Amino acid sequence: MDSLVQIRRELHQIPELGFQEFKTQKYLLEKIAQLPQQYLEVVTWKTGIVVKITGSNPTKTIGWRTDIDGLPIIEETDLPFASIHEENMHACGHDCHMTIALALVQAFAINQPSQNVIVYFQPAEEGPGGAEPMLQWLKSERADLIPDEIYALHIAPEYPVGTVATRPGLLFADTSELFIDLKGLGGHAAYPHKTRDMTVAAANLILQLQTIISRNINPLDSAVITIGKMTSGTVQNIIAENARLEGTIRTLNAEAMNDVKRRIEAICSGIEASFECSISIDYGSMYYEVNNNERCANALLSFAEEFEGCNAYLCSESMTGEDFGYFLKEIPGALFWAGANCEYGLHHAKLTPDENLLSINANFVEQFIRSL
Ligand SMILES: CC(=O)N[C@@H](CCC[C@H](N)C(=O)O)C(=O)O
Repeated sequence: MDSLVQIRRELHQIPELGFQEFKTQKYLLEKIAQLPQQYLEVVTWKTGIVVKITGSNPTKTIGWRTDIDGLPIIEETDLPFASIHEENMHACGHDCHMTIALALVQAFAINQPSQNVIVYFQPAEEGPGGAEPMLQWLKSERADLIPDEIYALHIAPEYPVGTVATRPGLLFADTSELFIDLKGLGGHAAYPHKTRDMTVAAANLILQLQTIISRNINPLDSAVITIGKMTSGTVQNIIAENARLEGTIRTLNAEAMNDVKRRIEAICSGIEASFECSISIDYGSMYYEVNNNERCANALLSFAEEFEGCNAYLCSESMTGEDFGYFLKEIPGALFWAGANCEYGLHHAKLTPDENLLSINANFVEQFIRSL
């Protein structure tokens, strides 16, 4: 196969949104087809791929999962290998994740592992969520492809390359998407009294939603409500009949999630009354928290402590979401943050992970899996 840097750059150029990863799947299948096939079984599911590598003397099956989708972000890196899909970008590092997963398939295809290894190329992590339906499919059609333990990584721009940061127990938040549609009465910009202006209603709603975090959630607990997108109206001199807010809710437990949703609904009812409009709420897709198995997370940390070029770091939990949580709900395992040493954070149009992370993490994960 080509060098990891080249693979990452080629994948970086073709980011696709969840369940539309057709070119990505084709690219990955072509790379896998170039490898020795003796120990491999390759299965596709929607735009995802599952590769089983049969071990030489297996007592268990180890899973490794990568996500494969990109984000609807217009890239601003000016890199020569920037996205050729103008509307999309690998701004969450899934190009790096896939490259490392391919490197693992290559390493195990050439040098057979003793345990069985299954590598999952999972679609739609950013949305609407591929892990849960992929697991449902595995359970109903291919239970033999469910591992005994499973691991994954996510790049972390804020840590130096070589950092392996994780923790036993809760690592990432419960998430719920949030879509709110407001309907009022449009009309002439000069006659506001004859209309129900949804731009003003939506602006008020956004401000009130933030009071849920500051006034309703216990200050010793954590929650986030982010409205990432707001649309309203049609043109500058027409009062907006419709507005739409698109966002996400993050909490560290299901009870707080229910509390936040209850308050969102109450505040929306208040906005309906005060702005004489109607509001509908859609919670979109929800992700179960990422809860690391204690033994598996500690095994990763201990292995990293001894591994040349890696630094183990016991990190705190964060409000990020990850549908890998659905795998961990059913199968013992752990996810770690892999340092990517980058000025810009995840979901930023200028994200440029340090490519040295590719070989270090591919090597670390390969040796870690061989040690199990
Ligand atoms: C690692 C990461 O950035 N994951 C996403 C997951 C998004 C889930 C869903 N679409 C939502 O927005 O709630 C994240 O934004 O944390």
